[in-house]
Amino acid sequence: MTFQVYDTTLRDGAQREGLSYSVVDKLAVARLLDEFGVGFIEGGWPGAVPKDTEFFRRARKELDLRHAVFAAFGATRRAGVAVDADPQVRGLLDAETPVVTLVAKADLRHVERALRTTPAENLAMIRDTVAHLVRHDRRIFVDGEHFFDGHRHDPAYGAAVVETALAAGAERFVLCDTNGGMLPSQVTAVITDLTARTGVAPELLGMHAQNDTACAVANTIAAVEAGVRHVQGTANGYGERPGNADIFAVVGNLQLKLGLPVLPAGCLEQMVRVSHAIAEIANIVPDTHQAYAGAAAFAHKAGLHASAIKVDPLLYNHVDPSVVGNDMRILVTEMAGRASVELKSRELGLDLAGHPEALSKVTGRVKELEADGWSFEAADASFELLVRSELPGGAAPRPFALESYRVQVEHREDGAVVSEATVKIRVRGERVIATAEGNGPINALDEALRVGLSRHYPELLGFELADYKVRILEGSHGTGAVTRVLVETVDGAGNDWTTVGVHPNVVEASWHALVDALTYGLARTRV
Ligand SMILES: CC(=O)SCCNC(=O)CCNC(=O)[C@H](O)C(C)(C)COP(=O)(O)OP(=O)(O)OC[C@H]1O[C@@H](n2cnc3c(N)ncnc32)[C@H](O)[C@@H]1OP(=O)(O)O
Ligand SMILES: CC(=O)C(=O)O
Repeated sequence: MTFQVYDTTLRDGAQREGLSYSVVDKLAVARLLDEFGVGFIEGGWPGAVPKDTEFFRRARKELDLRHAVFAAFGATRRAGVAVDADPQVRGLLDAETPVVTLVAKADLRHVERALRTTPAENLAMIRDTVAHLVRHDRRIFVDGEHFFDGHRHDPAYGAAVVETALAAGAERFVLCDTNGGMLPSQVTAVITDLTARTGVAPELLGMHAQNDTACAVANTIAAVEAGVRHVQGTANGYGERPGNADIFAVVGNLQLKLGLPVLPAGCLEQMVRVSHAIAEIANIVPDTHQAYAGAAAFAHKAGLHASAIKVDPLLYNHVDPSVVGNDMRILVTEMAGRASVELKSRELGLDLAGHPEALSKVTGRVKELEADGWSFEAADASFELLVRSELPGGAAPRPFALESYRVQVEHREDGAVVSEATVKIRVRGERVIATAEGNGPINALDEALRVGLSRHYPELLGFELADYKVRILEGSHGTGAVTRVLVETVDGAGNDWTTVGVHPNVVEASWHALVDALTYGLARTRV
């Protein structure tokens, strides 16, 4: 039986606090999910949420999906209402999707206390709604809400719900851990009991796991190991409360660990791109540490890791990162050894393999500087300048020599605050004095330095300070607090680079980072 990957980013994912997609956002997310190769995209609840109604109307006309089909989500008919008279069910048909997913109560306590109806009427609601939609040529999935909690309370009733839905024509019955409280062993036990009790083939079942015990992905995998062949999840695990099973981790595990080819060929490597693009649309900063898709998912800081990775990257990676579109990165910090420095330098295009002395010196220098508060992890450009300074003939030429700089901040009578900086430098044998104003002391210093250098280095005019981060590092062991500054610079050609400076004085720390930024930028434009 075909394995089904069912995405609910646009319905359950949108139930995440703080997230609100526009219709245009939803269309863009649907395109991305299709590129990732999921089989089903649940677009929302038409009739209940106006935006979702509009989404299905536009998606029909505007989207030409290559892999997925759309599913409209909604509830079974209301208690005591004829199915063809229920406007909510009418709304599901009006969405004109090939698939409809119905949420149905599978826990007797919910039937009695939330629906306030009888066990028999709930079964009739499921039977009538499934049969009605099947008569209208829809493929039906039934999401059995609170199935696992209900099974503990009254397993026979949950089993009757499953049998009723399948007998009425549902294609799959999806077991939902709605409160997200299950553990993998409990999921396995419930599925084993359900299939033994009913004789229902596990291939007819699906799994929908919320992440309240941080086990949603594990619970989904456990369900597949118990025979289930339909999995639900959301991009990056977005969803109500702590979220849903992250579809990227679920699919990564199914394909790469269980050997189930659940996506079309060529789709798995779209994972990182699709994950980050959806985060961008959702306006949520991507989780750096997300399994498989995070920027740090294959980043190695420990020196011992790097020394083994030098022999074979798979000694410290659970899979080849490129299979999900990710990259391995080596981080150089106080935890680096010579192997880390060698691999990181290689990443930057510098070969230290034949220079053991330089390698030891850079490694030692990184450790000393990091102990003083420097951090090279996010400042590749400063690290590269450090490596070059130790390579024979490799030091990046310093574009100027400093005589002095001065910065002043003036609070005027009218309330205006103006910063002004003057730099005195020597550039190619010429003494230059330049002054500039800025909206703050660092901005003024940056401007003054550029003014002073621009005649000799006109390419500087294309550089821009894109980001400036300051962190005060608490003093320890009797030393004072120091300031760490990270500066991100961009040029007109789409390149960006980050440099670092550290000093007890924030202006001096910034100066170091600015000088590295200009030195690095000029060196690369002149290569
Ligand atoms: C587990 C999940 O995440 S399921 C997805 C949940 N998603 C949403 O709720 C988002 C969209 N929801 C909505 O826009 C609204 O809640 C609507 C339009 C569906 C319903 O709104 P209202 O008619 O105002 O009802 P309200 O939300 O207060 O209560 C839900 C009603 O549905 C009934 N209901 C709940 N589950 C089901 C079900 N599976 N089948 C049939 N009826 C159901 C409830 O008993 C309640 O009925 P009542 O109005 O007779 O008390
Ligand atoms: C259907 C669903 O979203 C749930 O039971 O969690």
